[in-house]
Amino acid sequence: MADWNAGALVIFGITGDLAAKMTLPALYRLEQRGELHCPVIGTATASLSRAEFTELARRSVEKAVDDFDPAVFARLSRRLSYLSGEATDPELYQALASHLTARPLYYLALPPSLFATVAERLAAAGLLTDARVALEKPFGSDLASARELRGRLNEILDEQHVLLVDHFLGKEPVTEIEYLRFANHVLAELWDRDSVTAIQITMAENLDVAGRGRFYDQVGALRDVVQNHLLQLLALVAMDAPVGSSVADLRAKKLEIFRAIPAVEPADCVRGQYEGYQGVPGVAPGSNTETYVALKLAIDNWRWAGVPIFLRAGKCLPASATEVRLIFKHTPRLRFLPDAAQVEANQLVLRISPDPAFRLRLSGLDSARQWRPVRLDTTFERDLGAPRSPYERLLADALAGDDRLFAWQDAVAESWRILRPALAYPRPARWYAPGTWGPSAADDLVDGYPAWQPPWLPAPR
Ligand SMILES: NC(=O)C1=CN([C@@H]2O[C@H](COP(=O)(O)OP(=O)(O)OC[C@H]3O[C@@H](n4cnc5c(N)ncnc54)[C@H](OP(=O)(O)O)[C@@H]3O)[C@@H](O)[C@H]2O)C=CC1
Ligand SMILES: O=C1O[C@H](COP(=O)(O)O)[C@@H](O)[C@H](O)[C@H]1O
Repeated sequence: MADWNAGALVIFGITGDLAAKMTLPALYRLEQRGELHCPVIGTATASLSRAEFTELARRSVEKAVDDFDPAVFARLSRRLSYLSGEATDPELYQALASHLTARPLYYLALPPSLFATVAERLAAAGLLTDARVALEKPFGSDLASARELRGRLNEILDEQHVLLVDHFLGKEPVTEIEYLRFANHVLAELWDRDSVTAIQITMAENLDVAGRGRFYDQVGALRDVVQNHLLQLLALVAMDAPVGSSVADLRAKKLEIFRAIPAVEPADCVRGQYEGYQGVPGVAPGSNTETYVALKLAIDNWRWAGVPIFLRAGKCLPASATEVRLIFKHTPRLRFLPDAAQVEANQLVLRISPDPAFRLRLSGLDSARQWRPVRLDTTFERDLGAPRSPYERLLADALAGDDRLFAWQDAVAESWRILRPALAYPRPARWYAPGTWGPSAADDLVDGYPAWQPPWLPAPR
């Protein structure tokens, strides 16, 4: 998608939670850096004057950034305008047409049930010429619904002009994976079944779902974060090197990984629900929705055959941390090594959040001739500079017509295929107490392999 720069940004759903917490603060940052160059038109159903909308935007930004600069916001506010209207109403699009210049980017921060209708209304109003449409997740709720949505969008839009937003793909340490892996011989040479015994990916959150009960109860952890964030992350961790620098080259390698992952059997998917979840407003009585999930996956290709991949994600866990952990094989236990059975396997940890960081865990012999862990740690910020927020990065890329960091339809379809049996035939969710690492059945899943490792957390400041 080279040679395309948005002439206007239209945000559907500008009064919503995502816009307040992520989109407007990201626009503020782009304005601050001098990287925002087009008008921004927000829409939602609420009837707001321009002044009321500007005030709403100012409050959102002030809340989200800790160095609010009124001069930067004044510049941003001169770009902002607001149109109220029901997204299904053709009149909204007629009003929009009179505000638009060339090459619009439409950003749909709307309930997903509206995605196809909004795109169809834009098409009917003749507003999709040389346009791009960015959609927030979720893209479908299973394989069939994702196919249906894809079919409707393909009727009116070139698939290359649809950007599927997965904010994990905009996280700096996630974008860094392909460079770290393939620009460093030491890592490149260790990254396969000859060296790795298991991979663990953990996305732990200590928050509950209060305030989002109605949304979350229809979704659950598999759809909320595994189908998108964690499988996208896994593809970057496991793929072979792209053969060129184009988006197509990258996607080809990621797609090979998705295609090599067999659908996950319900027996390899442990579901949990934290005690107290059913009391959250909006949660259905007797709900079987999982607030925790642990999965065992395989990648049937030459690089990874025989290496189990464990993913887990959950709410109300003891800490918030997302990490990728490679656990390596033991070296031969030669006789010159004292007490060699006590030497722990090496581990490599890439912490995605909080405070992106990298750890190599080795073993060394201390002065009392006891084996001790030796941890080689660094943070991304220390060595690579302060990261941008994912939404800042993704919005800037979308405005510049760069689709490298977006998900795409074939990958989405594959990820729904991988999860299909686990979603279609869910085992009962098992209770776990808030503040614990999920149901004990998750430990059975790793039986015979290295146990789940507690995530590496930043040292308290
Ligand atoms: N919130 C988050 O952290 C995240 C959200 N997402 C996704 O982003 C999208 C938006 O989520 P979120 O902001 O939380 O949702 P909210 O419910 O907070 O906001 C929805 C927005 O859409 C507008 N809207 C709803 N229905 C209509 C309609 N019929 N016509 C016109 N406007 C409408 C609302 O405006 P009004 O109230 O005026 O009708 C509001 O501005 C969803 O797809 C969600 O899955 C993805 C990742 C994280
Ligand atoms: O998409 C989502 O992600 C958040 C976690 O994102 P993070 O960037 O804070 O790690 C999760 O809490 C939410 O349930 C989910 O919808």
